[in-house]
Amino acid sequence: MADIRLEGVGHSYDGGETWALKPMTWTWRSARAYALLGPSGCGKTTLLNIVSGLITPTTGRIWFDDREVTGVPTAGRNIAQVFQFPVLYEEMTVYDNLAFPLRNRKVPKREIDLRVREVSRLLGLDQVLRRRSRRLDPGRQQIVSLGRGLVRSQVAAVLLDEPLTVVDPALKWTLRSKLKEIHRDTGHTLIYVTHDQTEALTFADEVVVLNDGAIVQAGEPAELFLSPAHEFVGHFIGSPGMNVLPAEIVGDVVRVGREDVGAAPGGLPDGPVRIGVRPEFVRITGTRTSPGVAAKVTGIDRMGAYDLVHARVGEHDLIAKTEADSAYLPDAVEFLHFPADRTFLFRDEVRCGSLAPLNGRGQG
Ligand SMILES: Nc1ncnc2c1ncn2[C@@H]1O[C@H](COP(=O)(O)OP(=O)(O)OP(=O)(O)O)[C@@H](O)[C@H]1O
Repeated sequence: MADIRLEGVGHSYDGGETWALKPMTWTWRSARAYALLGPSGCGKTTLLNIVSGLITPTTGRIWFDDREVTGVPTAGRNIAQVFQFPVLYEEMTVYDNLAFPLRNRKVPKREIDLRVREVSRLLGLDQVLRRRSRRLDPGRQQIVSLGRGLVRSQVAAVLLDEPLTVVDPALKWTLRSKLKEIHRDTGHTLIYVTHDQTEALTFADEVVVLNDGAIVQAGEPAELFLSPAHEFVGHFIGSPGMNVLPAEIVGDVVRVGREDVGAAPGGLPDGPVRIGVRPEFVRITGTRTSPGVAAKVTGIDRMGAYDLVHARVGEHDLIAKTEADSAYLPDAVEFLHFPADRTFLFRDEVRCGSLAPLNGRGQG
């Protein structure tokens, strides 16, 4: 295990015209479980392949602890990698497939047997250990691939690129918790690539959000949800994502249209900002009980456990998540209030502050 440090690492596939990965400095800390989360094409696989050595970055240097590995090929990096689809020796048994990475490194036979049986037990493969891999369905084959990635205890990191894509949805939950268990057990550094927020949030100690070739925020799942540092994180994490509403700082207040919705934090110059507030924290009332804006209800999704109330403020649509079977009706005019501690201000998509309470006028 090692800290994996990227120093100004960036990659362009077209000689510098565009950057699939913009130059970044970032450290993957030893023994942590990371999810690398982002939409299709944002550069996740490129970043992972740079760590594994499949791609040499156009610029920057890579260090495993104090050893520079920038020019070192995959074989010299002591990395285990699991891809989206099974990579197995189909004629070998499941046992031999799991044992292969260890035999290859001349691990003693007894230790191989212990490790193979441990991983097999955790991944539920005991019943098929003697079966040839090609006789398994693709989902089960992928679990064997996962086992091959996890079987070595001494690796710098285990890299997993959307490893559960071909696995049955019901099994995914089980496998994610197994992965957590294996991680606790081995203390591997795991980097798990996914575009699925549920997968990322349930698996990782730390989620690294990548957008358009750049890391926009990294943190624990709750931190990304409660305190998005970038509008993209607000949209991409949460379901539905964060509401965004154009507003303006005028002196010491934040205004939406003509309404004061809160106080401006100190130090921000006057001018346009965007308010970001999650549907979970927007409060709706029939009368104005604290600083807020009038909104017209445009629709209600009754989701069973909760309602999603859609409302329009001027030209902008917002969603509030309320209790189930709420009494809101389409076309009614309600008031939306934005709690000061859960409402953020953004400029150029980056968070620049939080809404502050308007003294004496209540808030949220
Ligand atoms: N071999 C390649 N040659 C040229 N461009 C590439 C190559 N591989 C990736 N790209 C481009 O680089 C950008 C990042 O791709 P990458 O595969 O790293 O993203 P990703 O986040 O892993 O996407 P996905 O989730 O769809 O796999 C994309 O615009 C992609 O089209």
